[in-house]
Amino acid sequence: MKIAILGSGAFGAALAAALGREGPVVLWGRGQAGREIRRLPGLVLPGSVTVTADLAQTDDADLLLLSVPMQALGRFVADHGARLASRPLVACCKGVDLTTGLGPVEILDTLGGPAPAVLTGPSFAADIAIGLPTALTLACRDDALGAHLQARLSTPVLRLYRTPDVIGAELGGALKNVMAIAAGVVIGAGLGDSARAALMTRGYAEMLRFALARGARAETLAGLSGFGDLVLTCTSAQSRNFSFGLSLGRGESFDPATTVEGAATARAVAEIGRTQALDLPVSTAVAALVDGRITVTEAIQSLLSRPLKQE
Ligand SMILES: NC(=O)C1=CN([C@@H]2O[C@H](COP(=O)(O)OP(=O)(O)OC[C@H]3O[C@@H](n4cnc5c(N)ncnc54)[C@H](OP(=O)(O)O)[C@@H]3O)[C@@H](O)[C@H]2O)C=CC1
Ligand SMILES: O=C(CO)COP(=O)(O)O
Repeated sequence: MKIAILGSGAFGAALAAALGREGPVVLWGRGQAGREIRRLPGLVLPGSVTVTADLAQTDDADLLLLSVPMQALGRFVADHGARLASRPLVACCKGVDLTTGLGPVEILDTLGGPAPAVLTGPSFAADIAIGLPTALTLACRDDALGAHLQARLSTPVLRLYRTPDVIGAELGGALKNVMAIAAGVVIGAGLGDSARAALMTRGYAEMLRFALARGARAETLAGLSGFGDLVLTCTSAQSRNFSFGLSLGRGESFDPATTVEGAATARAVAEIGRTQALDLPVSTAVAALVDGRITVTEAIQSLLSRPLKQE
């Protein structure tokens, strides 16, 4: 019984560290040389974790976790689908695919294997890696498989809650990154903590509006994958999405090699909102800002000048 984790970035490696304390894990990464994890420097993986750049070494695993970034998932699945298809798959990425508008589970669904699951919620890789207590959402349409995965992936310090609401869990994780960018802009531009609280609250209303329109359950958004992760990423400079927003708000540059899932997701969500006539002011402003179509001042003005309305 071996778990394979595909993608040796910060999150994949952190999960390998956590799950490797419980049993054998193989961690695959493209171009991964040795056991040093470039995106999580200094991480010492347990001896039970095999680290490899050879995908064939994951063939004897009975469970696969995919932790490549969202915008890379479609291509990865297209290239390696035949190898993945027959085994249970758990998506560990957060976002909406820019080309197709699909979430990670919908992309994995195209393989036609067992019902894919998504693992999402408030958890910085660095915290999971050193064994700090963390609670996450495991969403799977097939509740029997979901219960099996929940038990398999929980550890004494990594506590998984289960839901069949895949779309709600996916969208909570995807949309909170967009709001984290916006919260970073608010703080970076010096608008203060009160403005951030307003942004988070109205951002949550927007997440709910979008997710309900796509068939999600409100209570899922109120859980770890939505509200929980919104709080974490809008209030911590450990978040790359929040830090990216901080840089935008301060007019500073940001390392383009850093994974900032909310940027592409804002574009994808704004486009879906435009075609489906959904009111998504924060996502639309973030998309325009990251594309350089508006300035920070214009983005702030676009939100403050909206007509007054009922809460
Ligand atoms: N970091 C965190 O705290 C958390 C992250 N997540 C989610 O996990 C997902 C992965 O993020 P994270 O691990 O942090 O990202 P990182 O930037 O740390 O690492 C991304 C990894 O994916 C690899 N990769 C990129 N493109 C491809 C590809 N086409 N094929 C194969 N591998 C590829 C990169 O390889 P290379 O270095 O060669 O580019 C790198 O190893 C994201 O969706 C993120 O939202 C979820 C919870 C917490
Ligand atoms: O998703 C995360 C925490 O739950 C990580 O957030 P960032 O991708 O913004 O670093």
